[in-house]
Amino acid sequence: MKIALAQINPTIGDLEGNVRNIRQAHERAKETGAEMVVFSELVLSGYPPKDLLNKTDFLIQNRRALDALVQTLTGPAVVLGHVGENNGAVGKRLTNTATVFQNGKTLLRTDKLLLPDYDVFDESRYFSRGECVQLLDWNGTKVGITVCEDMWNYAGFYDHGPYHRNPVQELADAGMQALINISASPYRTRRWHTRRELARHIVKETGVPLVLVNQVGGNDDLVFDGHSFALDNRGNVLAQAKGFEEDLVTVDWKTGEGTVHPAYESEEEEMFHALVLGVRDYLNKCGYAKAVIGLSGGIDSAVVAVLAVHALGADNVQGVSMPSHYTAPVSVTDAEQLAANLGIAYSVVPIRELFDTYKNILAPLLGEGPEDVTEENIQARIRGNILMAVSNRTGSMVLSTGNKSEMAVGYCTLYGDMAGGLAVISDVPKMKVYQLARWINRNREVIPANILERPPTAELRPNQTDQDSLPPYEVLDPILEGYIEGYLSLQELVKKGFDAELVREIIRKVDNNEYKRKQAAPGLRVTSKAFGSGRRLPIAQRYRPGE
Ligand SMILES: Nc1ncnc2c1ncn2[C@@H]1O[C@H](COP(=O)(O)OP(=O)(O)OC[C@H]2O[C@@H]([n+]3cccc(C(=O)O)c3)[C@H](O)[C@@H]2O)[C@@H](O)[C@H]1O
Ligand SMILES: Nc1ncnc2c1ncn2[C@@H]1O[C@H](COP(=O)(O)OP(=O)(O)OP(=O)(O)O)[C@@H](O)[C@H]1O
Ligand SMILES: NC(=O)CC[C@H](N)C(=O)O
Repeated sequence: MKIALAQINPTIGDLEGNVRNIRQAHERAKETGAEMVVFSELVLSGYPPKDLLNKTDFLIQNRRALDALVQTLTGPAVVLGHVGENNGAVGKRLTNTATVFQNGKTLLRTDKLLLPDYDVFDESRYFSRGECVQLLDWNGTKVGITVCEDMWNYAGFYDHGPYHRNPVQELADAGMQALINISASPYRTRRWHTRRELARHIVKETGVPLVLVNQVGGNDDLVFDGHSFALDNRGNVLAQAKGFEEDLVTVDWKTGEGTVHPAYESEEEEMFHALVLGVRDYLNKCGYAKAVIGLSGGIDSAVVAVLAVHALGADNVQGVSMPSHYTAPVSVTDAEQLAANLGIAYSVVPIRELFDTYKNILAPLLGEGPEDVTEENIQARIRGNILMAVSNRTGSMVLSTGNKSEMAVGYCTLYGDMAGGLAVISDVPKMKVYQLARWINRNREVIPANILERPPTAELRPNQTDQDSLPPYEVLDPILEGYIEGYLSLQELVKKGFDAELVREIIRKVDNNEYKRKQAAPGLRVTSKAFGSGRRLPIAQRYRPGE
């Protein structure tokens, strides 16, 4: 049978737009001669709809949209992910459901059994669990229909478990001959590979072919990478949809024919496309077409500018250099060169006078004494203010540029360089920012070489470098990764060879700066543990690691 894998980009809550998109994909699938079209998890509402699910009107619209699709789509059968309602029968009213329908008839409805609640997921806040697995009888072939996490508890291959149930095994025991999984599985580095390896393991163990359709697109902090695929019953890839864009590919399980797009080769390339999609969808889905960025002549703002240009087009990105007394002339010329290389609008707005005025006006309030972090932050806040003025007047969104290493230790100014609508690289550690920059420059020097070579500096006081306050990023980043992504303790980090005093100091900084991150713009998740919805720590707390 010929199946179309419809990898579309829904917008959360845009039921009308999503229905239109589903119709168009169904039409295209029909033209390919597909007998069945598979869409991703909760494609009708977009994933994750969060507390929209608490709104009665949203649920009514959702029900109407589903009914309209079931009644009007003709031709190939449809496997569709949507919010289901269980008429108040058990527990919560709602379910995370896959419905199979064709020409006005519902052929099967199955509810997700395993509801993820870890990291960025919150599903049992809204949904009740499905009770049993279900097989679709498709012209004599028994097809198991599962929703995302339902397949992530197979033979110890889980993300977070083990759970009380193993839906894929239960389907296999019931005589499954093929497996379909509809997913909303967010991106993190190499995630598409893990997903495919898990699926490969399943088909090899069960001996049945598999189709997995994943959502694509950015929704707030999450980027869904797509990379939908089909495997034969030996684990060979028969179809592979593109990463980070909408796609429709077909597979014929009988003949083995299918479309295979290659995946990206390097982690940098993959992360680049994830961030570009995240920026584009965050802005566009929020109704913005344009972005404005403070260009310091440093690496972070340079990489963010490149990402913005790829996401929105050079005409829609504006760079502003805002030199102060401490800004080296080369910072301004590097920023100008970057803007020229990217073909973006560029202005210079010196902040020296403003800074002096601030200091004069504040003198009676702040008193005598040497300049300290107060003056450093005033400069960052003047810049934030200027960028927000541009945003208000031109309708562009300010992109903030802090990387994960800085956000971790609080090396950033509240309402200053943290101002902005989207923190584009706040889940990218500084060393990875360099790797991204080198990848960007692989064929052509887009980011001036000088920006890559200069030691990182905030230029908020004379001759300042990041390393006055922080250990070298080569040392800092692995400690942060161990602490944040690996949840390693002080002792475990010391056992890995890091200096105990240094680790203690870094842990203290990370823990003490939770308040800053809670006030930061949402950031795009690209690692296994980002700051934001998947990492929830109290702010006013006194827990400290034991010795
Ligand atoms: N628990 C809590 N809950 C809520 N608010 C809390 C708080 N604890 C302190 N605060 C507030 O936060 C303030 C301190 O934070 P903040 O004003 O941001 O300032 P702060 O963290 O003291 O200083 C910022 C540091 O970041 C460096 N920086 C700035 C800008 C860019 C870069 C770069 O390289 O990219 C580096 C800068 O050189 C300076 O060393 C306190 O004065 C207080 O008002
Ligand atoms: N002179 C400046 N002109 C314009 N924007 C600036 C300037 N200095 C700082 N910024 C803005 O504030 C952000 C923080 O910059 P800062 O130079 O303090 O540290 P950084 O984290 O090393 O960033 P970068 O690598 O971009 O310099 C910059 O990315 C930029 O958006
Ligand atoms: N939507 C889901 O069930 C996602 C959970 C899944 N383990 C993933 O991240 O791929």
